[in-house]
Amino acid sequence: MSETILEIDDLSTQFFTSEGKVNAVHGFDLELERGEVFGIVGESGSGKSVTALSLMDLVESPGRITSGSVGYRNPSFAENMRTSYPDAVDGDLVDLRAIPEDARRSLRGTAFSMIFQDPESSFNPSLTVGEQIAEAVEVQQRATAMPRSGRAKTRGPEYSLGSYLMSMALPSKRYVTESSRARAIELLETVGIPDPAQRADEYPHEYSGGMLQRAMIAQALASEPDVLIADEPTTALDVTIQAQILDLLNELQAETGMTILLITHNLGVVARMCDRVGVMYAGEIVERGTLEDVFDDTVHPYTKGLLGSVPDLEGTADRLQAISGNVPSLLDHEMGDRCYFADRCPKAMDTCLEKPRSFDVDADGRHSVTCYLAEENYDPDRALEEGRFASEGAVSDVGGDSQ
Ligand SMILES: Nc1ncnc2c1ncn2[C@@H]1O[C@H](COP(=O)(O)OP(=O)(O)OP(=O)(O)O)[C@@H](O)[C@H]1O
Ligand code: NI
Repeated sequence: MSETILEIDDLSTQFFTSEGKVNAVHGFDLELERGEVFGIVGESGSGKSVTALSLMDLVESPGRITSGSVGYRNPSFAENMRTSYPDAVDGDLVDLRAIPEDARRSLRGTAFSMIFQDPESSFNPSLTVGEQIAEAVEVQQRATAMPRSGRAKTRGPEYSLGSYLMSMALPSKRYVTESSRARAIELLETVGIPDPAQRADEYPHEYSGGMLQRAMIAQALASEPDVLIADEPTTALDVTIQAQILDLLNELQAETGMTILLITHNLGVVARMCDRVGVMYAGEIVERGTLEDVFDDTVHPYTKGLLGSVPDLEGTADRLQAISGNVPSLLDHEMGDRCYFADRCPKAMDTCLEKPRSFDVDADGRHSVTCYLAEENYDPDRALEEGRFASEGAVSDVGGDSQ
């Protein structure tokens, strides 16, 4: 019935800094099913955004994906890749890490779209909103007109030097075609922008935050993505607008059947939007499952900590309660082999000095958790002594040259 659209296996992304290697994302596994909304939740610094950037191949120096595969299921793309890159293709699944960069990037804005917390970052201030959405429409149209090839020619004749110079001279007349403009207006209407024809001709700074967020969703939808990655798409907005935008995303998802990977630190948002959720800590997913599995049948003490004492998950209030202690240093040489949460965990035991693998909680492997408590009960007699990790307590901004 359901099929996986993304199969991410053992993905790691590191930043090579002067202090050392930073393991921002680390042995990350995830299978996304077509049409589901999967939430990733975790504290600040847990690697959520770097995961999203890694999937979009947008990690910048000093960062780099250092291992793993990102399988994308798409029969026509697989067909196109099969001849030139047979090793990258397995049935309908293409390992995006095993094909050349230009082929991989041709999927951006066509098969994959991303929306960010901060819509200003995805709009050019000197072009109207309508032009920019129309341009996204054009990218999609070119991609479908010309099969996604290994050597994607992303620039059609409209983007000759001449038309580029024209666009510089006449920045408000950059619509490539009348039909892409019409589609842009239609998309603005879809995301609930009043007077869309008029608003299309306005510049980003003429939009309110909520309206620009909607416009960014319109821009992402212009590419008719298979997979939409939304990184904190509503965090900057007030609660009422947040709810409207999330409902809008839900409606659009139901209409288009797209798959959404939704990144948030807000458990209310997860409860409202997602089918499944992965809880991220120190660059890894430590617990995953359906909302019921993770929220009602919680195993990992970190998930419990995130859930705090608030049993009611309705509403959009930020429910991440502070968990005492600090997020661990992600510097490779400071990480060690233990469970990375052990120093903050109220149930840490002697076994936790050895890193747990991922355990299945239920028979069908739907609910899994990287914690020994999946297999054994907490035994206070085996608790780690208080202050066990005191010497390594300092996080990188405090820790100087003391070990
Ligand atoms: N440019 C960079 N250079 C070095 N380290 C980086 C860089 N960008 C990210 N990191 C590291 O990656 C870790 C994960 O960052 P990321 O932005 O993915 O966290 P996040 O879960 O999205 O947090 P937030 O909720 O605050 O957005 C950070 O803690 C940091 O150590
Ligand atoms: Ni982030």
